[in-house]
Amino acid sequence: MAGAAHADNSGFVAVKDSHFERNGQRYMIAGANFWYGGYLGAPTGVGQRARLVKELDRMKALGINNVRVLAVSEKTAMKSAVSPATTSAPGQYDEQLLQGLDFMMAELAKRDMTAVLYLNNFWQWSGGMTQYLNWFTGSPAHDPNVSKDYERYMAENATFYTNARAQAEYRNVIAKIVQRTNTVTKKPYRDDPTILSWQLANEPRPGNSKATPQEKATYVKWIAETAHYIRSLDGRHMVSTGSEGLAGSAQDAQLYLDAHRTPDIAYLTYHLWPTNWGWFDPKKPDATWNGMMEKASHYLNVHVDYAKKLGKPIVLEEFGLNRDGGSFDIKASTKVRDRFYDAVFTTLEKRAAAGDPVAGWNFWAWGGAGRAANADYWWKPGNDFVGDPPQEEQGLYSVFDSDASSLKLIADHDKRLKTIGAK
Ligand SMILES: O=C1NC[C@H](CO)[C@@H](O)[C@@H]1O
Repeated sequence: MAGAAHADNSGFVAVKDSHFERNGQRYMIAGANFWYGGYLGAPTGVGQRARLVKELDRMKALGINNVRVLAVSEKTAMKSAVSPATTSAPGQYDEQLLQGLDFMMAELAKRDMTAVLYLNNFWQWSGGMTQYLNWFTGSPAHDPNVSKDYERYMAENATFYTNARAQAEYRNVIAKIVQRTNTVTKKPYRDDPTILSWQLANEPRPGNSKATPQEKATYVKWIAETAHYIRSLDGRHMVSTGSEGLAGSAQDAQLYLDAHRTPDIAYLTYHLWPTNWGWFDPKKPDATWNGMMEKASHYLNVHVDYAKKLGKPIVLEEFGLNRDGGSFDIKASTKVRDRFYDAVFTTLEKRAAAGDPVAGWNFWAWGGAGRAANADYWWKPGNDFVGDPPQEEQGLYSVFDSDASSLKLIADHDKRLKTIGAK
């Protein structure tokens, strides 16, 4: 069975009775999104190894035991995307950046932390599927920050799943990463329990909000076949989708369930974005809080119910809210965000305490010592990396090392979650 439990002392995380288990103990994720962790680990160029070590020490001290990291990026002309990229062109890979991933994995292992590594991106901020389509169809890489047409962007991106040449290159990249030997530890990735799961992509969607039955069927097939391919290369690690849940499934519960039914997908993932989804207005917090929390509470709970239905664990692997007033300024307070985080953590703790298949959370996202460099808060090559990728203002959702109230909340709930998991 994919994701089946390992020998007690392997250190691998696996599924047992709809929960995670590691070395014979229940394993709960109290994690952070740290998309740029591999970039900081690079030996040259964008690498900032001293910062990476400091960030991991800070996270470890808070009890954070898992990071969710971008493992693969694609070189693109889009302004909203990070540069450089691990794939500079089909078949050409940046060994310096891949050594950055190696270094990060080695540092995580030293701290007994695990990583979820995503191998593609539905969004443009790392090149992603739109860049593959540019390479193999000649269509211009589509930056929705420029076109403002997300519906067209998502429908176009979904053609990635049926483009044979794009899929071939994507699988080449998957094979390259999954079969890689860490240049720092000399350990094959396949044998490294520091990896919690391989993840198909960040937020893969079946198409846009009007995804057709054919697009939905294609999406389910792509997930099953790609997960099976990864498991054929590496039968020891779990595989996950990177799905946002209903918001990334055209609000179609049957589709979300079907996408996670295959035995090669070990657990369910979901994300929670009240401002992005129009549930919350950071400039009108009092007027929009109650409605938002009603929707968020339902979203949090209904996905745990879906996981129960499939008998698999579920991880809330992204959630976030703006700084007060929607400010990007690191000096802005985070009272509303702290209230939201507290409500999210508490909801998941309640379900976990009831024995439901809650396997943990990753907040979005660790900004740590990074700082926005420009008055307009947009990222430019050479600037610090923060929790917000280049397609968003640098400070939008990041949790910085100076956000003391947020960090304390994370540490407190980290302990509570693990106490529940230890029972
Ligand atoms: O995966 C993601 N989900 C939401 C984040 C914040 O908007 C975004 O930065 C990222 O693309």
